[in-house]
Amino acid sequence: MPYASVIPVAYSTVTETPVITTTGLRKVYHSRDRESVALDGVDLHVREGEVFGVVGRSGAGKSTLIRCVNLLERPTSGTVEVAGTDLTALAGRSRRANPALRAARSRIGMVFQHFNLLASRTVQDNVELPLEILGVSGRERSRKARELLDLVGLADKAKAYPAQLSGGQKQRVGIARALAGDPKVLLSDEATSALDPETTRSILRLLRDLNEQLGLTVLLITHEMDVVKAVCDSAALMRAGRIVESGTVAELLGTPGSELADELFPVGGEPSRPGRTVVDLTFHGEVATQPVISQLARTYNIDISILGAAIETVGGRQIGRMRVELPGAFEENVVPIGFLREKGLRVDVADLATPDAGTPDTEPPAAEPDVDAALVEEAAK
Ligand SMILES: Nc1ncnc2c1ncn2[C@@H]1O[C@H](COP(=O)(O)OP(=O)(O)OP(=O)(O)O)[C@@H](O)[C@H]1O
Repeated sequence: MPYASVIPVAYSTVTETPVITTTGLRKVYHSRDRESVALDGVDLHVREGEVFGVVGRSGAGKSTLIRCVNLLERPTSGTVEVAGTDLTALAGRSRRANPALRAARSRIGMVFQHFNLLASRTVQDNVELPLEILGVSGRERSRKARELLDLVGLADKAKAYPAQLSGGQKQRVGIARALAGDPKVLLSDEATSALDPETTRSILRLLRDLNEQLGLTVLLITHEMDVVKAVCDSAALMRAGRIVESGTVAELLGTPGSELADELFPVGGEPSRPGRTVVDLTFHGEVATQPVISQLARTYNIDISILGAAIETVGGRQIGRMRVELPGAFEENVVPIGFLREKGLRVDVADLATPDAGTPDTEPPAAEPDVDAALVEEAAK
């Protein structure tokens, strides 16, 4: 079951204030005989109060990016600003973190895929660790750690050791520890990748609750689209060290040709026979409640077949995708497609291989004709 369908959505207030900004971020790793460009000019903008997901294939640069945001990795060039502080300027040239950088970092929590708990310390002592490093007194550390364990639902495990906990419980301890410095920002590096689906759901729900209750901005990296669907307000797609798409989920869904939108809401269905036009429709907001397809059928007196459809809830709003088949070739459907676009739907003409259509596999697909130009021509007739 996808995570999105069971996580109640009540979203926190996202403001336009930038909380994480990277500009021209580059990271080049040098090994003996070769160099590897992990980040190749990343401009990332995360707004206050949002949950922002970065997705991409293995090796795309996601981990490097998130580790550069708190300067666990020093970028080769470019800047990182978090909550109004330029961390790259604070870092200077030294490889060791100076007190100013350490203080700024304490306001950035980090959660790891494999929890990174100290096996020899109790749960409470693990949560206290960052406070010890900050020089907080024993009594205050203990009070704060118990408060945080309560917040993540583990008050009764304070005296347990990590080995006595389940994976989900370990991650809750990791999250409590990440919150010890009262961060404004939480970075999550594949926090749910080592967990089963049910535990993943409970950890995602916890992250969402913390985002709402504490106004925490969350930057997470994941390879699972269901995670983005379940908790993210915005997302970016990385490829070969670059961000190739970025925006709010609603913006992405409204962007023709968006790869992220297609991966978030895949909709399938094969054409019934060659010589027909297959289009993918995305509708959200008010248009989702209007009978656009029946209006189209009546207005142009055409039969429309629905090949596939999916409705999901994102950010508390209904988003629908539908694959429909129109009779005739694309050129005959320019006006109906324009009608759908005028109604506020995102329309992507599906580029499907139709084996019987006589198109050799090697031939590049025909480009979609310029619909707007065709409509102008139609109007001028
Ligand atoms: N310490 C390192 N030394 C050399 N190359 C590195 C180092 N860390 C990462 N790289 C390289 O940088 C590129 C980006 O790696 P990164 O781990 O950031 O990708 P990723 O998207 O997080 O992948 P995954 O999902 O597999 O963790 C890869 O080509 C990787 O081999």
